[in-house]
Amino acid sequence: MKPLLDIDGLSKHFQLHEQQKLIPSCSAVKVTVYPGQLTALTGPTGSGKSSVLKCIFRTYLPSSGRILYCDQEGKVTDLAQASEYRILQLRRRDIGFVTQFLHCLPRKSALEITIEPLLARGVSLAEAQRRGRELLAQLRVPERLWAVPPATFSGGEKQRINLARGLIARPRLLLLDEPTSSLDPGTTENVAELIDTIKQEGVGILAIFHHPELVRRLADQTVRLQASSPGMPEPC
Ligand SMILES: Nc1ncnc2c1ncn2[C@@H]1O[C@H](COP(=O)(O)OP(=O)(O)OP(=O)(O)O)[C@@H](O)[C@H]1O
Repeated sequence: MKPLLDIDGLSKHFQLHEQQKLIPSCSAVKVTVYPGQLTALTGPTGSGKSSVLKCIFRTYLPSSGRILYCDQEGKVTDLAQASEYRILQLRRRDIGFVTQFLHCLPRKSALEITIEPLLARGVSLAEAQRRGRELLAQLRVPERLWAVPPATFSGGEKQRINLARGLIARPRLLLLDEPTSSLDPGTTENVAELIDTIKQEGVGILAIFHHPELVRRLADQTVRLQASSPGMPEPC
């Protein structure tokens, strides 16, 4: 099977010009993600796990290495080198990123925030709302909150809106950065079931999990990063 994502030699460092310091983040990372499979990124705090996801989504510009993404037509793009236009196109159509935190816009309800990615892909408002309600119910977001802007929601409620927004449009490649860190065990179980479902639908996932048991349960492959040293694939 051809990988959806093939990362080799990825490194990122930050140059703090004022203090004339170089902060290493991740170094010589090698990762593959296949359709319908989940690769888990593990490693100690500060080893650069989040930075790897941000380099793929191009929130960070990699310092070196290649990040090859294969789209539906078989066209390969190096995300480390691609134009801003191509990155925006892939973010809209192909690549989803669920971070720990929801950046919510004022006056937009939880349901409106959830369905935005579907509307951007041309799905009708009625159909998007139907799918949005179904997903929010699946993620145990109480119905009384659906019409309310999430600014005042609890951490766990915000995290579920963030997940709903990230999962609703079924990207081909999904990046998950500790998506269950604020959730109770029951809701974490719901999220695990949802992740299993989207794997079966063929979505390729690269994930950082707060709970090691989620790695054991969901990962097809684990890549452990060492602080500023190469990341190597490990058997599960
Ligand atoms: N924008 C930034 N500017 C400067 N340094 C940064 C930036 N982002 C990350 N770093 C540094 O890069 C290193 C790796 O950070 P990163 O958040 O990727 O690690 P992590 O493995 O995800 O950590 P954790 O498990 O604690 O979330 C850290 O030393 C961090 O301080």
